[in-house]
Amino acid sequence: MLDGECNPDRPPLPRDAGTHRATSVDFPVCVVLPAGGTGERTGLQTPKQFWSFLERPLISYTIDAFERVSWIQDVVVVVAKENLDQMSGIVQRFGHRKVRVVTGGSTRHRSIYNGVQALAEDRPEVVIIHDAVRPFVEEDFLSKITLAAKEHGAAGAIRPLVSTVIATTSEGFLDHSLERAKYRASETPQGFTYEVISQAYQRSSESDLEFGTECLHLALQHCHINAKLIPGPPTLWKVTYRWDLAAAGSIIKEPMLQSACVVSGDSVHAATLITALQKALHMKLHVVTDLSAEKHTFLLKEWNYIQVSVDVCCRSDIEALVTQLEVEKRVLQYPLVIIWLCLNTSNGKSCSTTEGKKPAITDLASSLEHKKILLYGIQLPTPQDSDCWETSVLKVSDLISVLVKERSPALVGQLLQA
Ligand SMILES: Nc1ccn([C@@H]2O[C@H](COP(=O)(O)OP(=O)(O)OP(=O)(O)O)[C@@H](O)[C@H]2O)c(=O)n1
Ligand SMILES: O=C(CO)[C@H](O)[C@H](O)COP(=O)(O)O
Repeated sequence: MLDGECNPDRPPLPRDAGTHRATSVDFPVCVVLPAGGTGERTGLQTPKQFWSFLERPLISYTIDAFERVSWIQDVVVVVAKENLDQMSGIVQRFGHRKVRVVTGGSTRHRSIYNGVQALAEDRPEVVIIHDAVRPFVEEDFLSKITLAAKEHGAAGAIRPLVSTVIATTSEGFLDHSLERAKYRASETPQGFTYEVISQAYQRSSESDLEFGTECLHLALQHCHINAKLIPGPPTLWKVTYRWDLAAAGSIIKEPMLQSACVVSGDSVHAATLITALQKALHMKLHVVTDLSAEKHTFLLKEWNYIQVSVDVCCRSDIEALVTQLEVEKRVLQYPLVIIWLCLNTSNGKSCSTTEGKKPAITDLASSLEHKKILLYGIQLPTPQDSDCWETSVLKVSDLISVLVKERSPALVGQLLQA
């Protein structure tokens, strides 16, 4: 009998607090992501786990949250049979490298059980079970759940109740209300030693698998394991209704609006403009002369890029930036924004030299759209050539904020005037 394995004739010995308590995750950990549901409560045809934000399905964001954690080995994604091909396509398109896809069941428990069984041949020490529709999970909390599961056999995330729980009579009247302070909402991630969760499911009845919703209860009922409960952050909430999708989309987009990488070149005019924009914009600007230097590669994780050009026709500037983004495999995954700031001196040749009837940016933008790069242009005079420089800077700042936030396809390839 393996350590921690359940023996219904003899409940596991109380865990000796003196045993070695791991302080870091130095043992094998795998994840089971139940994603086999239909999302009926959203009222949408598309199951919510496949609902896209910036052309990327919700489940891909969740998987990404686990793939970023170095001590997690495998992520078993459990999807309905009819979604197997779609899920395999998502794994390939977004380069998910830790993922295995298995077929789900008619209920959440049956899906999770299938995922747990998929790990039987190469058993991890701990299995994390996490709803695929909870994309905002952080490594620190995963570590707490995992370490607690290893120490106690089971662990689960909890949140305070936001409504009082009441019991009703069969006629639909209030029978009694529960003392809210004594209860918590059970969330995920949850963690279990492999032995506990596999035994709990092996001992579950058909009724458990058909009607239950709580893995922690199965561990208690079938393995006499009282899960350690750990308060989690509000972002652990489960996307359930349509308005949850709107909230998730807003949280996903939020980091994209906060910063930009500015490629300035070595122009004095550009430096003057950038200094003014750093005061006007409510965004963090990472300014570099060019992105070729090794130390700047972290900036290629940015969602927004501002290329500043002065006078000369600078298509090559944009093409050089796109090449670097392609090397980093940033393109083809989600829309990145490049804003081409064209500063024109009175005696200079305009950056927006038209090629035929359309500004140069229009053709370039069309060639980038299939790469999921949204190219926008803003043209403005240099400080010396403008008696309304401050007004121009404020206009540029407003345009940048809107273009970054809205990522509107309608303005792609347009050369806006500031
Ligand atoms: N047969 C099922 C049912 C649900 N789930 C997954 O369990 C998680 C939590 O379940 P829930 O929020 O209830 O999802 P759905 O069942 O899809 O939602 P609904 O009840 O609104 O249909 C989701 O990631 C869902 O995909 C699953 O893997 N297999
Ligand atoms: O909170 C949970 C912890 O186990 C589950 O996510 C929840 O019970 C799933 O229920 P439903 O499928 O009805 O949304």
